[in-house]
Order: sequence, then structure tokens, then C-alpha cells
Amino acid sequence: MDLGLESSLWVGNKRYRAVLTGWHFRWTEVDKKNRDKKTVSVPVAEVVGVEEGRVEILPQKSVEDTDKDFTVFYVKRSSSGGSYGLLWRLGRIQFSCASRVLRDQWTKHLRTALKTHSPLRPHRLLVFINPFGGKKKGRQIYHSLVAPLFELAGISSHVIVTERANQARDHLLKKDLTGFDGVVCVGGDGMFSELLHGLIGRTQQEAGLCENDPAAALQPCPLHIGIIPAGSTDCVCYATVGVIDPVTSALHIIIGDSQPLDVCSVRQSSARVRYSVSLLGYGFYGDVLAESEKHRWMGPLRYDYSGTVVYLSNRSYSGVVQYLPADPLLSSPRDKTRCLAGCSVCSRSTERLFPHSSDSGSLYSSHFSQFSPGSEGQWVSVEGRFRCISLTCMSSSCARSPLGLSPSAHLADGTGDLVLVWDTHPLGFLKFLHRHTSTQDQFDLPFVEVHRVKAVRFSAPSGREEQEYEEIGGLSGETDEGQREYVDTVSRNGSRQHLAERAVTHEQKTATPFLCGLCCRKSPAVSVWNCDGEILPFTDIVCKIHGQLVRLYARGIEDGAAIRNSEERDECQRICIPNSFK
Ligand SMILES: Nc1ncnc2c1ncn2[C@@H]1O[C@H](COP(=O)(O)OP(=O)(O)OP(=O)(O)O)[C@@H](O)[C@H]1O
Ligand SMILES: CCCCCCCCCCCCC/C=C/[C@@H](O)[C@H](CO)NC(=O)CCCCC
Ligand SMILES: [Ca+2]
Repeated sequence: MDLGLESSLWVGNKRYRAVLTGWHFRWTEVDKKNRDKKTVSVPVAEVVGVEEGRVEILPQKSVEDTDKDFTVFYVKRSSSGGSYGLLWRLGRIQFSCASRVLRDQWTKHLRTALKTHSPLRPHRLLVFINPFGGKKKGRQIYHSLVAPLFELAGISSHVIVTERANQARDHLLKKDLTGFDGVVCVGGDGMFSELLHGLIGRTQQEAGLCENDPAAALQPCPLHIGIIPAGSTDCVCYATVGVIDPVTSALHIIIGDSQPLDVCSVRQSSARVRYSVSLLGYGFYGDVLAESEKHRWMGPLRYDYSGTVVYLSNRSYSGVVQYLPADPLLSSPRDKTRCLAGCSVCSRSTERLFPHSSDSGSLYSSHFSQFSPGSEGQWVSVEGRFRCISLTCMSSSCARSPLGLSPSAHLADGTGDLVLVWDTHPLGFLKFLHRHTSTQDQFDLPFVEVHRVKAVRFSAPSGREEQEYEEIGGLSGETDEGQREYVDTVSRNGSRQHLAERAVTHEQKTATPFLCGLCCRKSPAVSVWNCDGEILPFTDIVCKIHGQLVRLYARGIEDGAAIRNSEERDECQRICIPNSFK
């Protein structure tokens, strides 16, 4: 069927020339002298629904069944104020036609175009609501803001309000999922993590693979994940959509946007594998999480409180970090670029990670072969004392840190960014933390390193080594002028090479007198790992990045400035973002 259609349509007493081409639906106001005025152009993929008659859904649904009218609902962008991404709202326009026949032609053509251009739109979704996440508004958010939109788009959803932690994960691991196109969580990063673990585990079970086997080539998950943000940090939502807004996220789900996401597997020899996408953090971020768990009753504020307590406790931890660098010719964590919707680095990675698949459909049948140490260089080993060690598969931007832990990290390039913050004086570390809240470069500090990696190993020192550190005057020891703060060794091809030695006096460390009292308390020898908001029950770990292991109903952060400029230039309200992942 030819999808194109063109005719005059009316909105009130204004006449429009409406055109449906393959990819766009446009309407241009025409004045009395037949001159074109403003055009609105909507990509067909962003049409939410088409209804006969004059239909409204807010504040509640009403249908006036007039036989020459039809209503089009579509995605309309607006600036988000503070955040980098754009807010999406439901746009609505009610057209009148010259005849009922023409009206039926328009609704039929638009619906057919929708089916043709949005193959990933979900029809049936499994929705998990955490009633206790964030400010405990999950149920309200879903029923008042999201469910009416799903209904309008003809999506049927099976909703489960969770009664315990890990219910969603267990459901995905064990129950029948036939007929569902995607899974949605209404909650925060912890709920997303449940879906992540459930879906990855289920996919490996069905592929006959053992996910705990470090040699297993994990299979990408066929079901998409949608996130309706209702948590405390909502980092995964923020970093993949650019705003924390349930309506925006619901619209991305409805139109079947598809954003692949890298996942880091975290293993300890005998323990069950865990997965992380946003923050695998040891030292500061591990301690903040452990402290914050004692204050869950504070809600989202628990992280601010715990962050302050942990910062003042002035801890650092020793350990050995080994990492396998990614190919430096492809990208760098300090190249000042940002991964935005349609990112070319991620698109090229899709070709590299799935060389034999020409479209996303066959992507799921291709086998993974991305972890090939030979092509990415050799393991590097560093040893010393760290304020924190963080590994993130994406920028991990959130409201606290709008550019994130690693602003130039990519969502779907098959790599993670490893940030090593060596022990330093408290004001230096405060400067590092504070830079996360602005556009200042947090990596441009002498005690900070960032590496783009494919895999990481960490081991904490044995009890004896730690004791030796204390004896030479570590953080808890007495003043030692010229004390060696850390020893940075690099092991290449087996030979250990001394790289740097930085002298920091006790006075420098305790430049602020009140901090001296706190820092001179004995530090615990080991911290804990924060794995996307969950404390890991082990310290020594082996991590590997699995490129594009899952897919979200998202498209990455839209460049608001570019869209606004193009609107001004074209007098178009909207442009189509190329989504190379579709
Ligand atoms: N019914 C429930 N009762 C208790 N805990 C639950 C329930 N449902 C889910 N959970 C657990 O609650 C934890 C926290 O939930 P969630 O991530 O939604 O909110 P949050 O911690 O406030 O936000 P964020 O993770 O963004 O910081 C999750 O790890 C999840 O396993
Ligand atoms: C002087 C100002 C200091 C400001 C410090 C700003 C640093 C902010 C960086 C935030 C990075 C968040 C990364 C995402 C982590 C999530 O997977 C996890 C679960 O939701 N959240 C936390 O661990 C919660 C982590 C909270 C850390 C404070
Ligand atoms: Ca990545």
C-alpha cells in the first residue's frame, strides 16, 4: 500500500495542507491568499496514536464521535529547564476533513505508516512497581501519568506491585514471559537492577548457558527494558534519557525506542555473578552506600547525609587494580565528547560487536565475541592507596552530577571507564567530588586517572600488607614528613615498573584542623563494593564489560541545543533524530 497522502484539513476555521510521506506527517497552515505559514512536522515514528472523532485524554478521557474528525497524538518536545535532555509531552491536534471517506483514509494511512515505521512498539508489557522506592510514589506515578498513555497507545500491561525485594528478578527468572514485548520497572536503580539480573539470567538459561561461568559468552536479551523513574538516584534513566520524567519515559516506551546498553559482569570465584551498568565503586562510593543503608528512612536525602559522614571520615584503602585497556584509537574518556542520541561511536561499535548482523532483528541470533584481550593490548597493574575506585559503563549522570562520573563515556561502545582516585588530602578529594556538580573536569587533577577499559580485576591487600602500611605511618599513623602517599607500579609483560611517588605531608593532608581529628582515627582495612546501589558480599573481583547486552526503551540524550537551532532555521517545530540503533 502507498503510504503517502495529501489533502486540505481544518483545525477550527484555519485551513492546513496536510502531507503524509513515508517518514513524516506534516501540516502547514495556508492563509486566505494560499500562502504557506508555519509548518509542523512529526516523524511518523513519533506519532503516539490516531483516533476517530475529537478525543482528549487529560484530565480524563473523553470522545466526541464526530464522523469527519480525527485526532492525532504525538511526541512534542519542550526544554527541561535544568537537565541536559529534553522533556517529552503528549501533543494533540484535532483535524476536520471534507468528508467521512477522507477521514477514514487519513486514519487508515496513518495507522499503517505507524506499523511500518515503528516495528519495535510494544503491544504487551510486564510492569513491576516498587511501592517503596524513592519518595514512595511509584503506584501514583504509574496510575496517574503512565497508564493513561499506555491505554491511548493500545498497549496492554500486566502490573505487579512488588511485596518484597527481588520479587521482580525472581519472576523474570522463573515465570512464563510468553507474549510480552518488554518489561518495565517503576522505581529506581535498584528496581532496574532486579530487571537486569532477571532478564540476563533468563536469557542465558534459555540459551543453555551458565552465567556463572566466566568463559560464557553472554547472549543479549531479547526483551526491552523500560524505566519509569520513581527512585532516589534514577541514574540509569537520567543517563539514557537525559531527564527524570515519567511522561517522557512512558513516551519512549510507547514509540518503541531502542537503546543498547553495555553491562559489566562482576565475579568472585565461587559467588553468583552480578551485573552493573552505572557504578561499580569501592572506597568512597562503597562506604556511602553502606552508611546510607542505615538511614533508608531519610529517602533520597540519605545519600547526601551519608556522603557528608563518609567524606568527613577521610578514608582511603589499599589494593591492586588491574585493567585491560580498550583500543585507544576508537575513543578516549578525556576526548570531551558526549554520547548523545544517534552516537557514532556506539553505532560503529554495533558493527564491531555484531559483525554479521545487518539489522537489529538478527542481532539477537549473533554470538558474542567482543572480549578478545589480544586486540586491546595487555593488562596493566597499579597498586597503592585509593580514595575511590569506580567503574562505569556509561556517563552515570544524575541530578547530583549532571555530566556524571565519566562525562565522555558511551552507553553502547562495549567499554567501561575506570576512575582511580589516589589517596590525597581532604580538600583535594573535596575538589574532585565538587567538580562532579559542575562542568569542571574532575579528571584534571594530579591524583586522578581515568582509563577506558574492557575488563578490571581488584584485590585488597592481605592483613599483613595493611599492617605494614600502618607501621610506616598511613592515614591512621603519626606524622611522617615526606611520607610516601602511594606507590604506583605498572606491570607490563610481567615486569613491575616504578612509575610515580608522591610525597604528601601530614600537614597537607590535614590542612583543615577539624578534619585532622577525624582523619587520625583508624581506617578500616577494606571497603565494600557498591554495585549499582547494592553492596557486594565480596572484595576481590573480576569484571568484564559485555557490549550491548541489554536494550532499553530509550534513545540516549537528545542534544537540546541542536534541536532548538534546527527548529529556528527550518521553522519546524520538530526534527527527526537519526536513531542508528533502530
Ligand atoms: N516491595 C518491596 N519491599 C521492599 N523492597 C523492595 C520492594 N520492591 C523492591 N524492593 C527493593 O527496593 C530497593 C530500592 O528500590 P528502588 O531502586 O526502586 O528505589 P531507591 O533505592 O529509592 O532508588 P535508587 O535505586 O535510584 O537510589 C531495590 O533494590 C529493590 O530490590
Ligand atoms: C561537595 C559536593 C559533593 C557532591 C558529590 C557528587 C558526586 C555524585 C556522583 C554520583 C554518581 C552516581 C552514580 C550512580 C550510582 C547508582 O548506581 C547508585 C544506585 O542508585 N546510587 C548510589 O550509589 C548513590 C551514590 C551517591 C553518592 C553521593
Ligand atoms: Ca560503555
